[in-house]
Amino acid sequence: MSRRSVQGLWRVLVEARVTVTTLRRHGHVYVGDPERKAVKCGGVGSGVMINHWFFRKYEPLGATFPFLIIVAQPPAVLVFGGGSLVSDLLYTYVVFLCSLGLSIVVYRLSPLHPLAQFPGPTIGKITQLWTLWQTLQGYKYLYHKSLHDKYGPYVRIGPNEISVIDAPAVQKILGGLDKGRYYESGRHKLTPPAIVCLSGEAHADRRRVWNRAMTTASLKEYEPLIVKRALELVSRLHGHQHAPIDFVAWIDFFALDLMGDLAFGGKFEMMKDGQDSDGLGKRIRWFVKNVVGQVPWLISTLQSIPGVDQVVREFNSFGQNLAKKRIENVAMGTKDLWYHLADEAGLENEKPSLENSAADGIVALVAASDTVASTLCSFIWFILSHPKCYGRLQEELDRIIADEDPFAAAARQQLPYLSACLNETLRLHPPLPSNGTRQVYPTQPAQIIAGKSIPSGTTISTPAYSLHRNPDYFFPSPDEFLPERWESDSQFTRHYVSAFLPFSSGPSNCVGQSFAKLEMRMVLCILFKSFELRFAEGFDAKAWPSGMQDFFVITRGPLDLSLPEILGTRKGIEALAKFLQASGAFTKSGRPRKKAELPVFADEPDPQMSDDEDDGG
Ligand code: HEM
Repeated sequence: MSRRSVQGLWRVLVEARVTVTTLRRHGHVYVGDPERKAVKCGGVGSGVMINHWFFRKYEPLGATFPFLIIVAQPPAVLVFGGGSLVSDLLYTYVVFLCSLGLSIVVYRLSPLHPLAQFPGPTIGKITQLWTLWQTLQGYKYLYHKSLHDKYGPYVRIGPNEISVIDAPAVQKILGGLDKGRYYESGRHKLTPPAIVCLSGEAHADRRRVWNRAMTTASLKEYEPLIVKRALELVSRLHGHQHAPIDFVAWIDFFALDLMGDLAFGGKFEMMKDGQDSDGLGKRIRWFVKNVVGQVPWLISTLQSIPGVDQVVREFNSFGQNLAKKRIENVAMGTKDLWYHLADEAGLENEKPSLENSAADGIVALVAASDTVASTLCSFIWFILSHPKCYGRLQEELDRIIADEDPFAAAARQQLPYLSACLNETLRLHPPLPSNGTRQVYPTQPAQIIAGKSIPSGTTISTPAYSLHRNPDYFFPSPDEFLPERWESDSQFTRHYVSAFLPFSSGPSNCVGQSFAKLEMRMVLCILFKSFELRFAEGFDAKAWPSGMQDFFVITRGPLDLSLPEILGTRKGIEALAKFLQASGAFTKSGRPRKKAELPVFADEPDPQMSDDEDDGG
């Protein structure tokens, strides 16, 4: 509400008070002390009851109107009840707010609350601000795991929010309910919504476009870009061979460079620069953090404060500028991700606007960079922490990818142990450990899910981190890295694949999962075929996971590695560098992109013929 409206409201109250006082003076209204008290008590009491009725159960859609209503009531009571405006105002506020707060707390803890059947911590039942606090700390995923360990598969984590890790119920929730209000929060009301903010039919329309971008044929078109960037990564790491490197930083550069190529025609050159010069990674992380999403009713109010929404606006116009450059610089019909998001093939009845496609391009940057980077870093950490697994993985890669192009092999060959290690990594370190929420709308009837009634107005979390470590589904040793549990002849007592949901499930699951798996396999194959990886000397590997923080997507601390050995032949690496020079991989943005082609290692000599003499013994 604007300043003028607040001033208007205040004037009405003052005028009303003057009128009541004048009438009293002329004997039209007689309000003696007892009556005055009665009017005030009655006003406060009925105000509390009315407000209680309104606020006890559901969160409001926005905070501004309820806030003003609450703020305006005590002065209104004083106007009609009499009393000194200044001396009584504070007192009336205290009585009014405390009574209202108390009545709501009592109701939320009482058996009358629709979620009373679900156990949970008292503070969580009382206020959503507790979840906000946990989110700000970055360890919400660990807190929720501890709650599930204590209370079981259904926990009430907020006044109107439950967390569920009962696999059949989770499948139904993700398969049948719409996205929770959390997702609305990343969007500014003046900008077009990206796919993540949409539900229902609008979501299905957008999802159709994304699905086209992720077919097997589309992924094949993206392979040359993955190859180009993965080779660049290897070449840059090769350049840093004599000093420890922060693998997290380099993988972040790789993932963002690649998504820049795919979504906006190659706009970032972080690997080339060896740094995130524009601070894009930081901005993305800030954007994704979105802790306000925990209290969605605050969002519209916050967005109406000038300057607060600046980051969201800036990010949107940043996306639109990238989109314009992509259109100017890249030939129409180049089948990258933008080609599909902008529906350049003209398959939709209504072509998406540039703003819409740009919003989805930004989502691609956000959704595809930290998730993939986080998984790759965790993979390397797990493998280096388990030397036996490293041995088995290297043996599989050397056996299956003996003379072949490692990228083609990664894309097409069965690599069962690599897949098992990747699954085990995603099980123990899912990049979205708390996952997005779902909701039963206040206007919907209660939903019966796995025999439990989930009342209207409930938000539901299905945290992958807790689900994946639930001993009912993964046993024995649910907290240990044991890739063997994914092998076909596994002897593990419990192994329920339906409880493995790193990419979520249902109509809003991860649309990019096939691409993510392809990209990760290709990068891992070339890394393990090129280097012997080790933790850098002095690096505290055991402490590394404790630096993982849950800001929707996991963030990680540095992962210092050294690359003591190049496993490929020296001539092979030189050939690779030559290929990179020629391929245009190091061109800075702005230059026309060359037609991407799968590289061939044709000029790599047979290692047995020439390697020894070249290495100089
Ligand atoms: C290891 C990598 C990845 C993981 C673990 C992951 C995980 C997820 C999860 C859990 C969701 C759903 C959240 C929910 O249910 O509320 C999701 C949604 C999404 N992901 Fe991914 N993701 C990954 C990589 C990617 C990549 C590479 C892309 C794009 C190229 C992508 C694009 C998307 C999009 C667009 C959505 C929203 C889908 C919708 O609303 O319909 N993701 N992702």
